[in-house]
Amino acid sequence: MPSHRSTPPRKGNPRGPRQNSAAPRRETPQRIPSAREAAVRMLNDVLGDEPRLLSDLREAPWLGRLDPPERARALRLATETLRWLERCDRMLAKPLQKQPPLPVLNILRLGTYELGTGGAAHGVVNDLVQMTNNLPQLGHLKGLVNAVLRKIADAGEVQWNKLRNPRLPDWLRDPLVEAYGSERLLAFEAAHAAGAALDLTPRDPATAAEWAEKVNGALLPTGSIRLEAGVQVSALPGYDEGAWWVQDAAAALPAMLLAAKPGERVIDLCAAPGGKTLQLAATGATVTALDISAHRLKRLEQNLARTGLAADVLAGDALQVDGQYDAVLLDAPCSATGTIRRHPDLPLARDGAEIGELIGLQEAMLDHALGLLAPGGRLVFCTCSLIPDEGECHIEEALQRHPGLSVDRAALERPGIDPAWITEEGGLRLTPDLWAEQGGMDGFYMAVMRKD
Ligand SMILES: C[S@@+](CC[C@H](N)C(=O)[O-])C[C@H]1O[C@@H](n2cnc3c(N)ncnc32)[C@H](O)[C@@H]1O
Repeated sequence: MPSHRSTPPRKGNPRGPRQNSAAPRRETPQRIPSAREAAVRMLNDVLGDEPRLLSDLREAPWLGRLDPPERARALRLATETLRWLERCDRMLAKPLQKQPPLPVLNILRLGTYELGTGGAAHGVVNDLVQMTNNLPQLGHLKGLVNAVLRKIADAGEVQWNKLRNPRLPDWLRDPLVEAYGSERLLAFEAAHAAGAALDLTPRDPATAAEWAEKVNGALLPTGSIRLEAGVQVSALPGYDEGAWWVQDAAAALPAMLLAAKPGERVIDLCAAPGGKTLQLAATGATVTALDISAHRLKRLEQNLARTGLAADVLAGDALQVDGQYDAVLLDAPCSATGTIRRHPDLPLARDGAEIGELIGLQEAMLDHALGLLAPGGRLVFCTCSLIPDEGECHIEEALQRHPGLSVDRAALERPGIDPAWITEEGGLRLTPDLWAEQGGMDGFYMAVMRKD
C-alpha cells in the first residue's frame, strides 16, 4: 500500500505555476455581480496563490448579494468549469499561444466550458468580452478573449467531446494508482467527470420505498433514495416534515453499520453537519453529537430541528471528551478525496501537504475513541477518503496496538452490501466507480470494531 505516513512532498500545481489572483477589481460595494462574474471570481479564488475551496466561498458576503437562483447558477458554472478544467485547458492550448493573467485565463476557461457544452456562442462570447473589458488594467485583453472564444465556438462540442476525461493531479493520482491500479483510476476519473446524483436518507428506513415513490426517486439496494442532481430539495414532498435528509448513499452506511438500538448510549465524535447524527437519533438511541466547530454545529442543530429528532449537541474536541458509551461513531476529518464527484475543486485547491497531519490526528482520535467504549461496546471508524492510509491502514495498525480489539465482519452482512467491497482486514472499501450503472457513490472507508 502506498504510504502517506509522512507528509508527501509538494509537487507543485499540476496546472502550472499559480498566478496572482489578486488582480485589482473594479468593485463598488453594492454592485451585484452577474452569475458569470461570480463564477470567475470563484475560479480565481480556487486557482489563485492562496487556494480556497468552493465550500468555503459559499458563505462569502459578495456571493450573498446574488439572488438564490443566480447564486446557484454561479456555483454550478464554477463547479463544472473546475470539473472540466483539463478539457478547457486542452481546448485553449491551440488558440492561446501565451498564457494570459489568471483572471483572463479563467474567463476563457468559463467560456470554453460553456461553449463546449452547448452554450449559445453569441451570448457567451459577448458577455465574457464585456467582462474582460471591465477588468482594471486587463481590459485591453478583450480582443484576445473575443478571438480565442470565437475559435473555441467554431471547434465547439465536437472537439470538446473528443477529449479525454480530466485526470487527477499527480499528488493524488500517483498514490491512488499505486493502491488501485491505473485501470481503476480511469474508472474513478470517469465517475468524477459524471458528477453525483442527489441521494436521500429516509428517517425511518422501513418507509424508504414509500418515500422513493413520493419523491419520484429510485430506491437503492442499501435503502437510500436517488434522484437526479439539480432537483430543488426544499420543494420535494417530505422536506418540511423532515421525513428524509440529503446524504450520499455511501455516507449513509457507517451509521447503518453501527446499528444503534433504542436506549443505547451513543456518541458521534465528529458530528457536524449531522447526517449520521440524524440516522443515529432516528433509532431511538440516546445520542451525543460532538464537533470542534461551533459554526458547523449550527447546521446540525437546524437539521435536528427540521427533522424533529433529538441529540445532546456539544462543541468540543474529540481528543478531550470522556465518558462510557455502548457505541461510538468516528467520522474522522480526512482528505475528503472520496467526494471529488461533488467537489471537483478539491484536488485543484489542495496539494496533499496536509494529509500526513490528518493521518496523525485520525490515529490519535481512533485510540481515544476506543477508550470511550463500555465493555463489549462497538465503534465504527470511517473516512470519506480514497487513500488507504486514511482507512485500511488505521485498522490494521489499531488491531496491533489494542489487544482485545477485533473487527466485526458479521456487521457487514446487510442488504445491498456487495461482499466484493469487503477488504482483507474486514472493513468496507467504497469507491466512486461502484454502482456505475446507477450513478456511482462517494468514496468511503469504514470498519466496525468491537472491544472485549
Ligand atoms: C467528515 S466531517 C464530519 C461529517 C459528519 N459526520 C456528517 O455525517 O455530517 C469531520 C468533522 O470533524 C470535525 N472535527 C475536526 N477535528 C475535530 C476534533 N478534534 N474534535 C471534534 N471534531 C473535529 C470537523 O469540524 C468536521 O465537522
